[in-house]
Amino acid sequence: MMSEDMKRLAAERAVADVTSGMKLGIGTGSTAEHFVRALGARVREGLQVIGVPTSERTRALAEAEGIPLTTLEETPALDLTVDGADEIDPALSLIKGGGGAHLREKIVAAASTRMIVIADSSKCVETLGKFPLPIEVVPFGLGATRIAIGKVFADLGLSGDLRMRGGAEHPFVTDGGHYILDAHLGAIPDPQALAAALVAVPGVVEHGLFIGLAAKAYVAGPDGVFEMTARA
Ligand SMILES: O=C[C@H](O)[C@H](O)[C@H](O)COP(=O)(O)O
Repeated sequence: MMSEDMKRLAAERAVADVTSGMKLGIGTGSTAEHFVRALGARVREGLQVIGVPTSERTRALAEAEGIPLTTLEETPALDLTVDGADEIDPALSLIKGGGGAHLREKIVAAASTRMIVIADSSKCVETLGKFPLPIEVVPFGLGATRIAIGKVFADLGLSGDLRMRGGAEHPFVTDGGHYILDAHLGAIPDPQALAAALVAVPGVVEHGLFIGLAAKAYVAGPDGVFEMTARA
């Protein structure tokens, strides 16, 4: 089975959990796009939902699919967020933000009673960190912020480099107008400690570690979709 088919299967499984009247957080990325398309088909069949998109990209696709949208100002509490991930560990801690959307994704997931992750099995890892950890930073003070983040890594015994996404000449700019530094750490043995230390750095807006947010994951492998719940 092709990876794209697996992503679609996981997304369709999550759509089956959506019931009429739900307020949804709608994720970003290639897997979440399958979810948006499958949800759009159900909406056209009469399913009544309202959604908050986690990126401008998702907003455009959801609008094209005819999914009614709202904002967290109008609808601050959501029932369910469905989103992809770049890495998933056995505790259902995640790395997200490979597409640069993790700030809005985290706000939306935190405003939801439940988060379901959808992914193909290549995203499952024992230890997070092979995928570069996205750290969203404000453009002001970038040099100082980089040094402060480097100190966090050193304090936690982590090594690896911090690369400006898009390069210094053409930096990637997020929906929030910020930059992204990708931390190539190889392994993150204590995601909780790193998460706490990173949010304490002035200039860091949000990082891509999602801890304690996901309730379950639908992961599609060559033999079909399996359900993962957090292993403590
Ligand atoms: O910023 C992007 C998001 O966190 C995505 O959910 C994540 O990168 C996974 O994307 P994909 O489903 O395309 O692998």
